[in-house]
Amino acid sequence: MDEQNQERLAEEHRIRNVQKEIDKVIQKLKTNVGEVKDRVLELRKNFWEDVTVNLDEPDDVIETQASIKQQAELLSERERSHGQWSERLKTLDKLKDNPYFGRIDFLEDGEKETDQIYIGISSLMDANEENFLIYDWRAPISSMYYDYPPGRAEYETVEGTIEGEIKLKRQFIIRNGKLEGMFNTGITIGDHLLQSVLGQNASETMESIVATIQKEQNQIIRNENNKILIVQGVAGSGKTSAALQRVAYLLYRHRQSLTSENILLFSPNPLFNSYVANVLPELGEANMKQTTFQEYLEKRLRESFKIETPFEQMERYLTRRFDGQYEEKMAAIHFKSSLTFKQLLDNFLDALSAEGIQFRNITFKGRVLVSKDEIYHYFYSLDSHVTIAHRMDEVCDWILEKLAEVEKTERQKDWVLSEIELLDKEDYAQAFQELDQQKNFNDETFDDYEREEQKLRKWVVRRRMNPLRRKIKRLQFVNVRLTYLKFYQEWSHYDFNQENLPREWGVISGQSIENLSRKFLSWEEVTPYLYVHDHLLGSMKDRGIRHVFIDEAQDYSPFQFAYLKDKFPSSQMTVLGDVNQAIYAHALLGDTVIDASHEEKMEKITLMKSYRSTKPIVEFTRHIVEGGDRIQAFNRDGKVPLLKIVSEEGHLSASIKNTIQELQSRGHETIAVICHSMQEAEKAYHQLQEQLSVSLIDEETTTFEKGIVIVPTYLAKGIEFDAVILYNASEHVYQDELERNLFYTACTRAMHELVMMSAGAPCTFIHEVPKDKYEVVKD
Ligand SMILES: Nc1ncnc2c1ncn2[C@@H]1O[C@H](COP(=O)(O)OP(=O)(O)OP(=O)(O)O)[C@@H](O)[C@H]1O
Repeated sequence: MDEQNQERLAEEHRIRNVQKEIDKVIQKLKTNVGEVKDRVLELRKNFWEDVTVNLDEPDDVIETQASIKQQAELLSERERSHGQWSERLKTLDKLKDNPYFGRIDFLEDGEKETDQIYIGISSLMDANEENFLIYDWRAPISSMYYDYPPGRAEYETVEGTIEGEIKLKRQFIIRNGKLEGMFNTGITIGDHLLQSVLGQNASETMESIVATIQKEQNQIIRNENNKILIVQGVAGSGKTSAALQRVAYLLYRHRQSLTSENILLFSPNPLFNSYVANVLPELGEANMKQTTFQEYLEKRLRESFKIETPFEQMERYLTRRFDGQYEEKMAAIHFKSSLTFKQLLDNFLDALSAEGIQFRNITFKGRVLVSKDEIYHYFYSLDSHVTIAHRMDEVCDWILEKLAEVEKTERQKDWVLSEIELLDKEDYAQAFQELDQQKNFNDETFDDYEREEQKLRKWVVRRRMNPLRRKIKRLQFVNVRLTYLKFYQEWSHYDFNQENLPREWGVISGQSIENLSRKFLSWEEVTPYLYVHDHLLGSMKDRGIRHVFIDEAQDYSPFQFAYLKDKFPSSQMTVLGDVNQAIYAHALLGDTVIDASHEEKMEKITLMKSYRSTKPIVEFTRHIVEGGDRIQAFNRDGKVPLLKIVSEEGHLSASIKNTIQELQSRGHETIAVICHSMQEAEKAYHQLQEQLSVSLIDEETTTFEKGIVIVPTYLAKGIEFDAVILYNASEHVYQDELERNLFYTACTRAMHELVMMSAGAPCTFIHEVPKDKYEVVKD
């Protein structure tokens, strides 16, 4: 038997041994889980039996409370153990199927023996708890697997740097517990394995890349020291994948202090949310919190405003529906996204500190209790060095005091008696119960009747005033909308504010006034409005979130990013994006977050290698964007992109149908017909649905399945398909520079094949690509 075969047998033998060990641990855990489960059920059933309930005396009440608390803590501790062990069982099941994917043999300097380090999704120790049979991929020592080829290597530990030599680096493919392949690898982690992973069909959900993380991606995953980490990565370079692995890494490294509840991911659209939902559970971790920026903002304003969504804005831009005011609208979007505008609002807020905030009257039963003028004067009588938000709190207390006075006089009014007479049985019962608790009611006293009436009066007035009190506590006496309107109506028109305003300010402010007056917020207005809102009322900072991840960050304006930094002051940020995929209107003229520079502790990592698409696709797409010559392709072969030209639009659908059938015959399962806008997508859907089974992805779509989907580019962001058909890449559809990015984003969704349809002459972006990088057919 040759050496290679012997090695293989030895590895197979080890796998079987490790599986036996896993079985033992599973057995032990199952017994524990069973016992704890029984105990939990028992505790729940007998909860009250084990609690001493005695409410006779105040001391007894306290004792009872303590007893309940103790019992509840015991129960929740058992439930927690049960939960953790069940999770561990799931991970062990996965380990049994695929115990590890890599091995390094490491000889530490000064040591005599080489250690064999086997790396998998989770650690496992032998029965004596002495040696690691498997190291978690996130353990410090495992980092060498991703960072070094055989030869000198080092890794960081809390005690310092450990140096030594990697004698061997090996990769395994183990499926269903069987060793299917093993290779000793050199510089990068198995081109071989990566080839096979990337060559597979697209799946409906993203998968973990733990076995094939590349060195430059590992830098992102394990980056710990910076407040802000910015990743500029070309399409398909693994930004999202690295971000999710990073979440898993952080959860592991800081497991004593960090949970998935402390991590928040901003995703580009609802579909993306579900697309990435499997990665962390696959790695045995709970999913972080996820939201879209739109959802995050909308939540706070939904009740007061109708809000334009970013997709609506995008759609209006793409279909040129800006009511004949294209230039002005673009200027408005651009300006309101900028830090210059934020500075203007800061100046405006400074001015508001001295005068100008708008208030609302406090009314009760149609009568003004505290007028807006009174509030105004009280507010501006307070120390102007105190922040606006703090002064608002003082005003709130002052109004509540006034309300307490009013409440007393109100009790004697006739309406109260009428209302008492109308109280139903439940109200009475509730009132008496509350009165009783206050111990102000006594069977022996002869003036009970009078007392009863007084108490009921008090109760009725309080009940009627409670909603008002709640509104006051929520600072609703501040009229944020009217205050904000003042910015457009007056403040920005004063001479000294004119300097930084765009030429089109007259139209822009007019439009803003109209929108605000009808309680409508355009997308570019939402963040500035909330910014002012928060500064007037006190921003509710989210200190529970310790890591914020922003994917597709090029779509955030500098103002939006500044807003997020302000909201999450205790948080580190991982900001991932690609300037070439910036498709929102504000990016056309200005910087995106990705290329903006920041003063804070920040690191920027650039990824230039694209893993998603075949080499011929990358060699085509990189010619579309500026600086594309630096984009590297992973060496995976495939067909060159195809440009199919039909003579007129009416012929598109028949040609697309044939193309889809050809693609399917070549084994592609997930095929996307990517459209310029939703309007075009609806048209395409209408044409194709009669001939094929297709589904349309819109703003509301949260999941997709294998098959043919029709989707506008902006909803396909971050997602990939076996094959992509561009619905119409004609010069009439893709024209300006932002559409260049749209076009690039659409083409780079393709993993294995790209077909561009064009009704008539194709867009200039295709002409810019050398002719040998694609094939042309006339249909
Ligand atoms: N190290 C890796 N091992 C295996 N697959 C990888 C690796 N890096 C990236 N990929 C694969 O490449 C594809 C693209 O990755 P991902 O979506 O994370 O890229 P991205 O940079 O976020 O792309 P985009 O900006 O275009 O949306 C995915 O299928 C991912 O699984």
